[in-house]
Amino acid sequence: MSEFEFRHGVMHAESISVPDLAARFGTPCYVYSRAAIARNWKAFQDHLPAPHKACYAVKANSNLAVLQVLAELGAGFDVVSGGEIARVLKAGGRAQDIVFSGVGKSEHEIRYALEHDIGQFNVESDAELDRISAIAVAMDTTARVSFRVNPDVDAKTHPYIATGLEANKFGIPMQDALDTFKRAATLPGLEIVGADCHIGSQLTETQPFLDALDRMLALVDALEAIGITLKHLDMGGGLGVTYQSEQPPAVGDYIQALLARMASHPHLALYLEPGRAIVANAGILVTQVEYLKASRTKHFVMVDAGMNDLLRPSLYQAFHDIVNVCESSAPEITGDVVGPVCETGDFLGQQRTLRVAAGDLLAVKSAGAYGFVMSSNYNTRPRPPEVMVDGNEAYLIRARETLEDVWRGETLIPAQTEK
Ligand SMILES: Cc1ncc(COP(=O)(O)O)c(C=O)c1O
Ligand SMILES: N[C@@H](CCCC[NH3+])C(=O)O
Repeated sequence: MSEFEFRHGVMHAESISVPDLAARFGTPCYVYSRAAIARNWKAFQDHLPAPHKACYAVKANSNLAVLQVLAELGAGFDVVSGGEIARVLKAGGRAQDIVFSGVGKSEHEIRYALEHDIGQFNVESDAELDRISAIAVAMDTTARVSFRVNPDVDAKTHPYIATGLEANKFGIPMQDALDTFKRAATLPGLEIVGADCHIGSQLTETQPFLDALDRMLALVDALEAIGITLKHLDMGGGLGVTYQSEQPPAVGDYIQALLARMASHPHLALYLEPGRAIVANAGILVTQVEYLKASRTKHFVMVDAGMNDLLRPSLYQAFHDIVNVCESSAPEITGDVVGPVCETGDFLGQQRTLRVAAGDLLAVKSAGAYGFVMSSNYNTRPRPPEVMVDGNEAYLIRARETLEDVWRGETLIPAQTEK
């Protein structure tokens, strides 16, 4: 089922036609479906009854209204900065339901997290552990900690988004994990509550998750043998979605496979940190065709969205399906869909076959995850608005930036002539 469907030859977002949204909010524009976010979330929630828990990975899409929708559904949150903690709290999420991941937590961020008594820190190094312990003692409080262990498992995904190999910067090497836990048990200001890992993003097979889980369960057993009992095991995020022809496992099958493996450890709760699986297919980027252009060897469809708006195609050669939002009788062409940014790598799609004319509206699909959050002002392009559709209502949940927004904080220096 999709909330972005063609009816009478026109693409709709839930009950509203995409051309109507473009007329109201302009292009380029991100459009999200509340129903799709909720449905994707419930798929996780339904298979993770308490004490198991899903924590939405805020980095995938951190718009306040998106977080609000999830907070209202009782979500937990996985954050990677003090800024993301602040967003979750502002959107109505509960501090106790926050897990704080990330390799470079600053003193300021740790203090802020402790002031709000967040659920737990996912600690990524011995040095970070010492820092958290010292700050907790100074604040006369206790930090609940889990250790992110690097299980050295090949996630079989794009190298830029694989995180669970020894060569990656993330987590504590598996062979050092026992010593780190032992040391943590001797430090003041800490309560050890769990262990975690995250092996990569956009995984389309269950097996790497199971391989990682087996290694983590072996660690849990080794810890129990020395008297350290964990309450939960956080297996991170990473479940992939269909952008083109990928066939990731269904959410229920993936979770059941993990829980079946954990049946031997009934006291252990499973935590997951899905990001992409919640929001990717719940969003599109709407863009208008400015010009058609052809060289002797190639067609170009020049649109008003660029790599500054959606970086994934340029950065990872990621595929996003692109469709004309209205059925068109224009001649079919095969060419690259490119943006206005002065970079050869500024494309949204390559060698796409479309019926398209100047002025048409296109939808770049599956753009709800790692879309707006990775946008920038490169080429002094104001970032696009974000819109949430809910049935037949559409809410502007982030206004299009103005030029004043783009250069806020910049100042001129005294003119040469005034010196
Ligand atoms: C620690 C951690 N948790 C969760 C996620 C979310 O991953 P995904 O969006 O692939 O579910 C990430 C990003 O890869 C991450 O680094
Ligand atoms: N930004 C990446 C995912 C990174 C996940 C962060 N650990 C993407 O668009 O696919």
